[in-house]
Amino acid sequence: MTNVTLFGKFTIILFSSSNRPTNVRSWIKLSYSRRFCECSEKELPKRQPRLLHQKQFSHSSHFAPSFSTMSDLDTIGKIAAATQAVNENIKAGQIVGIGSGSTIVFAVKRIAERNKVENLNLICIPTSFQARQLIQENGLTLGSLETNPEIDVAIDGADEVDSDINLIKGGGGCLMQEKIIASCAKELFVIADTRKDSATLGTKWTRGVPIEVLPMAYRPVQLKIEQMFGGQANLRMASNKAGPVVTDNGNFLIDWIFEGVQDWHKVDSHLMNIPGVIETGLFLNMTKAAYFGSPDGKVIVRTK
Ligand SMILES: O=C(CO)[C@H](O)[C@H](O)COP(=O)(O)O
Repeated sequence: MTNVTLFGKFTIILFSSSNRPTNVRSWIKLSYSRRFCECSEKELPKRQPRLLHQKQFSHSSHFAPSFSTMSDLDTIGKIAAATQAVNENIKAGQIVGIGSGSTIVFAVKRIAERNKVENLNLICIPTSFQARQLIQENGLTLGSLETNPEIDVAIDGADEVDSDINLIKGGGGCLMQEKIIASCAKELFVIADTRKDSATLGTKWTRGVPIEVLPMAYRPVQLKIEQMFGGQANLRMASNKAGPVVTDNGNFLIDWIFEGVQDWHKVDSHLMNIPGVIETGLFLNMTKAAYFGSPDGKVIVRTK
C-alpha cells in the first residue's frame, strides 16, 4: 500500500507492505512539488532508500525537487521524529496531551492519519491555543483537564534536550500549560530534530531559560534572577505588536541567559521561589524518551 500525504508544502510518500499504518522505517520521500501527489502508484519507484537525499532526488527526472536549505533538512528530521514517536506510543482509547511548536504539527497530522485508518478514539488535551486549533483542524476530539485530569501520554517538542533528557522549553511561549499537561501525563515523549540534542543545557539553545512571570512583577523578578544567578534576564518583546509577548495565560516571559554549567534542580527550585514567577521552562526528570530526527530521516531515541 502507498500512502500519499501532504504536509503543507511538503509531500510525503509512505510505502508499506501491508494495510497497517506505516512507521518511520517505511520509505519516505519528500518533495516540494504538489505534482508528486498526483502520481499513480506505478509511477513510483518500486524500491527506494529509506529517505531520498538531495543528491538522489537530482537523479529523479520526475520529481525534481530541491532540498537545499537548512530548514528543509530540519523539517525532514522533525517529521521523522514525530512520525516514529506517534507510531510507537499512541494507542487506541488514550487521553493524549498535545504539545506546542512546529514539530508537534507533524505529530498531530500523523495521529489524524492513523485515526482515520484505526479509529483510535482518542481524547486530546491541548497545551496552548495553537494546540487546541491543531486538534480541531485535524478532526480529533478536544478534551480538557477538567474532564480528563489524568493523561496517558503527552507528546511535545523542546528547545534543547540534554544527555539526561532534561529539557529547556518555552521558546514558543507555551511552557506553563505544557508543564501542567506533562505533569498530568504518565509518559512524556519529546520530538525534535537533531539540532536540539545537546550534552548540557545552554550549549545549543542560547536564547536562555524561558520563565513565565506575572506582569506586575516582571521588573523585580528580572533583578532578583540577575542578583541570584548572574547572566541576563530579558523581557521577551513581541515582534508584531508593540510591547512584550503576552502568553496564552496573560503573563509575560523572561528569557534568562545564563553563564556556565548549572545545577538545574537547585536553580529551578530557587526560581520557583521568587514571588511573581509562575513557571519555568526547565522540564527536569519529566521525559520518558526523546526522539531526534536527522536530515536523512533516521531517528535516534534516547531513554534514561
Ligand atoms: O516549548 C515549546 C513551546 O513553548 C516548543 O515545544 C519548543 O519551543 C519547540 O518548538 P519547535 O518544535 O518549533 O522547535
